[in-house]
Amino acid sequence: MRRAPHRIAVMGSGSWGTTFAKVLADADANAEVVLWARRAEVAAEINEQHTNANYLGEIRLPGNVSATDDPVAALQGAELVILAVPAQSLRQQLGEWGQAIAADAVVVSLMKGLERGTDLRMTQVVAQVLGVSDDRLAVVSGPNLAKEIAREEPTASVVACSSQETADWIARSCTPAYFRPYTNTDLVGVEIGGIVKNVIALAVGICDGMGMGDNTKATIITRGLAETTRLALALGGSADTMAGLAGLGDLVATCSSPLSRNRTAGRLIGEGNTLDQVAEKMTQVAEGIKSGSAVQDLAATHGVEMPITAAVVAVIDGRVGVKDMARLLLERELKSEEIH
Ligand SMILES: NC(=O)C1=CN([C@@H]2O[C@H](COP(=O)(O)OP(=O)(O)OC[C@H]3O[C@@H](n4cnc5c(N)ncnc54)[C@H](O)[C@@H]3O)[C@@H](O)[C@H]2O)C=CC1
Ligand SMILES: O=C(CO)COP(=O)(O)O
Repeated sequence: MRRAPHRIAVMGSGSWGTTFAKVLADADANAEVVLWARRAEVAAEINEQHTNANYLGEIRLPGNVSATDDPVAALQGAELVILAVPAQSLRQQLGEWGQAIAADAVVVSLMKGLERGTDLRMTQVVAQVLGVSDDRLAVVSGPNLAKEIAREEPTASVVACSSQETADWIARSCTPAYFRPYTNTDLVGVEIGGIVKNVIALAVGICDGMGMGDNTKATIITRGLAETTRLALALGGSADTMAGLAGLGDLVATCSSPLSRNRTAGRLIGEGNTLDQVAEKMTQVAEGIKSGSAVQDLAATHGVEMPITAAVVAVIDGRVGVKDMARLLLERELKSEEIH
C-alpha cells in the first residue's frame, strides 16, 4: 500500500481551502500541510495565531498547518496538491504555478465551477494546462459547508478519481474523526453534481428572497436534480452518483443552508438587489453566478434540456425579472417526470 503523503500543498486559503487543510492535518499528525495564501497578512496570521479569522472566525488550525504567500515554497516537495481558488481564476493561477508542481504529484480539485468560454470542468483545465494524467487527477465533493466542517461537525464526502487506487490513497489522507470520504471512480458525475448544485441553489435562494414556501423550493431541488442528472448522463456520468453525496447530498445541503453563498446570492437577487449590489454584499465566491451560463452552453452542446439553469441564467443576464421566472418554468409543455 502506498504510504501517506508527507507534504501536502493546499493552494487557496479561503474558507474551504483552510478548512480542508485542517481536515488533512487532523487526519495525520505527521503530515506537513502548507497553505498558499494570496495575501501575506493571511499567511502571517495562520503561522502566528493559527487562525484565518476572516473566513473561519476563531477556529484554531492544527500545529502541522503552516502558510506562505509564495506558491513555489508551498508546492516544494508536495506529493499531494489541493486546488481551492475561485474556478474562473484557476487557469491563470496554474499558468503561474505550473512549473513548481512535481511531475508525479496527485492533483485534487475542491472547486465547484465550470470555466466560462471553454465550458471545461476544473479537472479538464488542470489536464489541459499541466498535462496531468487521469490517474493523478481527482475531485473531492459532497455536502461540505466549510464552516460546519471547521467546527468538526460530522459529514461525509466523495473522493473521485478514475483510478480506484489513487482515490483510496487520497481518502486515507483526509479521514479525521469528523470527516468520512467515500470513493467513486465517476469523476465526471461527482464534478458535475458540485457545479450544477450552485446554479440550482441560486434558484432556491431567489424563491426564498421572494418569500416563497417549501413546496416551491422542494420542486426546484427535485427537478434541479433531474436536470443535473440529465447533464451528467450525457457526459458519461452515472445516475447512482447523482443519487449520492456529491449529487443529492450536496444539493440538499447547499439549497437548505443559510451558510451557502450561492443560496445567499440568490436570496439577495430575489429580494430585488441588482447583480452589482449582490457583488457588493458578498465577500466570498458564489460560483453559480459565473458558471451558470457555461453550464447552459455545455447542456446545449450535448442537447440536454436544463430549464431551471436557463431561467437562472436569464435572470442573471437581466433578460428576465425574478417575477417572471416561475411563469417561464410553469408554462412549459407538460411532460413525463422521467429523467430521459
Ligand atoms: N466554502 C465552502 O463551503 C466550499 C467551497 N467549495 C468550493 O471551493 C472553491 C473555493 O471556495 P472558498 O474557499 O469557499 O472561497 P472563498 O471565497 O472563501 O476563498 C477564495 C480564496 O481564493 C482567493 N482568491 C480570490 N480570487 C482569486 C484569484 N483571482 N486568484 C487566486 N486566488 C483568488 C481568495 O483570496 C481566497 O483565499 C470554490 O470553487 C467553491 O465552490 C467547495 C466545497 C465547500
Ligand atoms: O459547496 C458547498 C457546500 O458543499 C458550499 O456552497 P456555497 O459555495 O454555496 O457556500
